[in-house]
Amino acid sequence: MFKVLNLHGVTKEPNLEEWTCRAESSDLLHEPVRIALVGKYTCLSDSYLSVLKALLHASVDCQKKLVVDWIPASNLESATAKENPDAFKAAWKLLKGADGVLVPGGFGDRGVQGKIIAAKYARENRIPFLGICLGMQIAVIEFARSVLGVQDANSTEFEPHTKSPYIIFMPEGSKTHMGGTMRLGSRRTYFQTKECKSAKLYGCKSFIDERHRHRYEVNPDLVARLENAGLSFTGKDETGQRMEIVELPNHPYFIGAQFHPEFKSRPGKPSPLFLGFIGAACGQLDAVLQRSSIVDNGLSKGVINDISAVKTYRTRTATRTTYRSAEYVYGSCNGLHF
Ligand SMILES: NC(=O)CC[C@H](N)C(=O)O
Repeated sequence: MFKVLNLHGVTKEPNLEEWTCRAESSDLLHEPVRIALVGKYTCLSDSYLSVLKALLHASVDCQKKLVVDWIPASNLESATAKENPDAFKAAWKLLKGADGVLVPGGFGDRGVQGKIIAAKYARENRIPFLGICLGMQIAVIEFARSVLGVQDANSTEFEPHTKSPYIIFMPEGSKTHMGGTMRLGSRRTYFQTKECKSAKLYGCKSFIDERHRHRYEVNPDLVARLENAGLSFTGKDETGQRMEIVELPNHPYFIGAQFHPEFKSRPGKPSPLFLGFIGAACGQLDAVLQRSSIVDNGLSKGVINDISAVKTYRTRTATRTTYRSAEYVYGSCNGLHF
């Protein structure tokens, strides 16, 4: 191919050393980190492929062996306890054994109640939680129901005429013109404070660009109520009307994102929110947070090979050390900006 295109002058041998080291070291990982993935399409693992890969990138970075426990959300619901007690028991056993709970994106109302139960379990038991897109909306509904006491809090996606619309349809374009109402692609998120976990994980940047795929959003008119009760919207769009990141500051790790951080995760460049989640699930969150902010300080001073930016890979034959370059941590594919 290169010959045909006469590209010989610009090609060079690929440098696979970092890749090989990572592959070898990940083959040797044995200490598990167990993640409960509470979703609707759990028998179709390809539906969550990007989420699985993002979990893997972060687990390898934390030197843990990823174990994903698939939990069909509706099996956590009390109706299943009556109809299929074995499935109910199995689902709860997995949830209770998890180091972290992840509720991914999704559409439609099947399994929503089970996802709300999973978010409640993680919030009340201080288990690391990551909610993505629908998962973030679920976390907000759960908080409104349990903490604010608004029993009928809901999304207009599931109950169009709900009296307590905590999640509403917010098209960017016309409300009446059908078609193209999905908010898609790269959008900017501005951090509201640098003192939150998500901002620290992204290297204390003032804004990031991440990918979106949704129609519904947190109702901006109810944000103040949620915030007064302890939920913190730490990332918003440029208008301040669209909530992008939500956190529970007093929880070890409880974060929801309206965007899909998994889409920009890469081997060797894990998504910051996934890295924080896996770090929290295996007791390494402080180290991960420290690494993110120290690397940032080092870079802003022009220092790249600061000791904090060094990663050691254990391989079959030797212990090799690689240096995280600016590209490693700040490659634009991770949504990060100087
Ligand atoms: N990708 C998603 O999770 C979408 C969430 C929700 N169904 C919405 O459209 O807003």
